[in-house]
Amino acid sequence: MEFVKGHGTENDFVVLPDLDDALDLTVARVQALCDRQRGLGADGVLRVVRSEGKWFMDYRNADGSIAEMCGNGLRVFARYLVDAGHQPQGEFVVGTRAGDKTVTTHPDGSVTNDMGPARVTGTSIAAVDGQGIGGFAVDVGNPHLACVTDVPVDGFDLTVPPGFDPVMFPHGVNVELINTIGDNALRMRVYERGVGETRSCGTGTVASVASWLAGQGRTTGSATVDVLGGQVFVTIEPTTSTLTGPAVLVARGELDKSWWDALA
Ligand SMILES: N[C@@H](CCC[C@H](N)C(=O)O)C(=O)O
Repeated sequence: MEFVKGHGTENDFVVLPDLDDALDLTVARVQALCDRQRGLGADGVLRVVRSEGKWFMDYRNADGSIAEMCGNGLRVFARYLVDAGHQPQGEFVVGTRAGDKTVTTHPDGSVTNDMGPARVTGTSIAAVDGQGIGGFAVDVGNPHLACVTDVPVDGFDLTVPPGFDPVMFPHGVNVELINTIGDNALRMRVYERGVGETRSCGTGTVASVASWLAGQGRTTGSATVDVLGGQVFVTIEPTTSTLTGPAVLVARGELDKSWWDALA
């Protein structure tokens, strides 16, 4: 069984081409693939399915849970389709659990995703390192609590999961901590639902810019977002948002059949 390994700003994924939708991708298999000691190591799995002539990104978190959307994963997914010769360079549509997304691959390897609306749905508090930090709840297809703070984000301990309001986020939440570092320039760290701290989260960067704008009473604007693994560019409009950043394929190979079968 073929696999490809890739990353978007160091948020890394195992890509599993499964065009005929035949793989039994169990929780145990996802956990083993993503394990950095006993597997390939990744923050998540992107299963590539073609159903009725349409592409579908089946995204799984490293703990085996299913999430609605993954912004960095979508860029890697698009780059894989072009690299494999399944799509010409340029604009095409990928289905996700959060709806159809238009992606545009660029010759320099970067990809722009139309992410759809980033909906600010309320305010809440994240408990991080013994501190309560206020932020906005933002729905980017998946749930985020994006907290702009004056406390330098590099100082937080994110080895421990942040606390959050389970009534407001009954299905869990991705928590972003954000500093303003310049004109239209943010720095973000993230604790991802189903993964832990990652070096980037695409939907998280969109939520961060939406939250930063909401704090200024704005619904439109653009910003660069520096993450541990690089930089992306986000634009927020009232009815949609875009995310542009790198997508890198680093390896391809074959999974060992006996290893895979033993995990069923
Ligand atoms: N890394 C992703 C987000 C993946 C899903 C998230 N952990 C969740 O459970 O919602 C991204 O780049 O957006």
